[in-house]
Amino acid sequence: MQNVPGLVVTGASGRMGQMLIRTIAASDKARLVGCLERSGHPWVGRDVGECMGGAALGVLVTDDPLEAFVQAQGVIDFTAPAATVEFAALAAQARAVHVIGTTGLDPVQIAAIEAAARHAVIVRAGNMSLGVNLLVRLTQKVAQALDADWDVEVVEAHHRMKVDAPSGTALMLGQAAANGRGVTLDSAMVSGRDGITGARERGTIGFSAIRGGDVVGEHDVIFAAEGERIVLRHLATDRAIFARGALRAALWGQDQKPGHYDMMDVLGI
Ligand SMILES: NC(=O)C1=CN([C@@H]2O[C@H](COP(=O)(O)OP(=O)(O)OC[C@H]3O[C@@H](n4cnc5c(N)ncnc54)[C@H](O)[C@@H]3O)[C@@H](O)[C@H]2O)C=CC1
Ligand SMILES: O=C(O)C1=N[C@H](C(=O)O)C[C@H](O)C1
Repeated sequence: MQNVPGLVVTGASGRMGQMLIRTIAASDKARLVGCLERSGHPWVGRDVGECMGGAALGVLVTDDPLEAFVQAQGVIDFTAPAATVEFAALAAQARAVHVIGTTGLDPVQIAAIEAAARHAVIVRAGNMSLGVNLLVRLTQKVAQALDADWDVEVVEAHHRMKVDAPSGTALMLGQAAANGRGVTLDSAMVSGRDGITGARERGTIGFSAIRGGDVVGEHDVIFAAEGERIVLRHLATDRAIFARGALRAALWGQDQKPGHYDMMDVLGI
């Protein structure tokens, strides 16, 4: 196991952090060498396996990112935008592949990540599952084949704890529809309708978000015309799909040149 890449998981106690730790611990293609949490978090200084209610994994949770990253070949990061920007600079300094699943990044934060990617491999995607990335390709093809008589709406549902909207996946799907149409998403996007909105403007791409319960993640891309509708749908029922994709990205990244990549690059689709 010593010759497989060593990986650090940031946000170790989070929904995705714990799923990633289990996925890496069960894999023979990588080993867990570090776990990171916020300063002051009750898990800091304790064995991560025991924190998760299982057997010790021999990895203590730290709140010092650079100390963790320098002993790793990869960092898998599903945390929060400000933390991810900080980790991108530090992972680049440590020459570790940085896999970013964090969503809700603004354009300034994305520019900071792009700057870090001049010195290191970064793989970033709003959704790491194979199914969603295939759906992105399908959405682009369908949008390319249809004209603006077909209204495009992206509808997403997530658990009650999700803090950003539209979801990263919804934005990937909206971007794919805009690419297929040959327009920019910025010019076409309409989100959060409320009140007397007026009739729908031709050519726009609408976004709606539902939040409730424990929904892992559901996305519909609706193409609606006179007398017919096409609905492309992805339903996530297990966060393991995102963790498997992220692990795959961290392994793929080991052989790449510095740059800012996405899951399409990893999957070759
Ligand atoms: N790209 C993808 O495939 C997926 C992306 N996500 C995204 O991943 C992110 C996390 O999602 P969840 O795990 O559900 O959230 P969560 O809230 O359960 O976990 C986030 C974790 O990050 C930790 N954290 C925040 N700031 C930190 C810092 N400075 N240092 C260390 N740890 C820090 C928090 O303490 C928490 O444990 C969200 O942006 C979500 O949208 C979630 C699932 C799939
Ligand atoms: O926060 C989540 O849970 C998820 N976030 C990602 C997103 O914003 O699309 C991916 C997945 O849908 C779960």
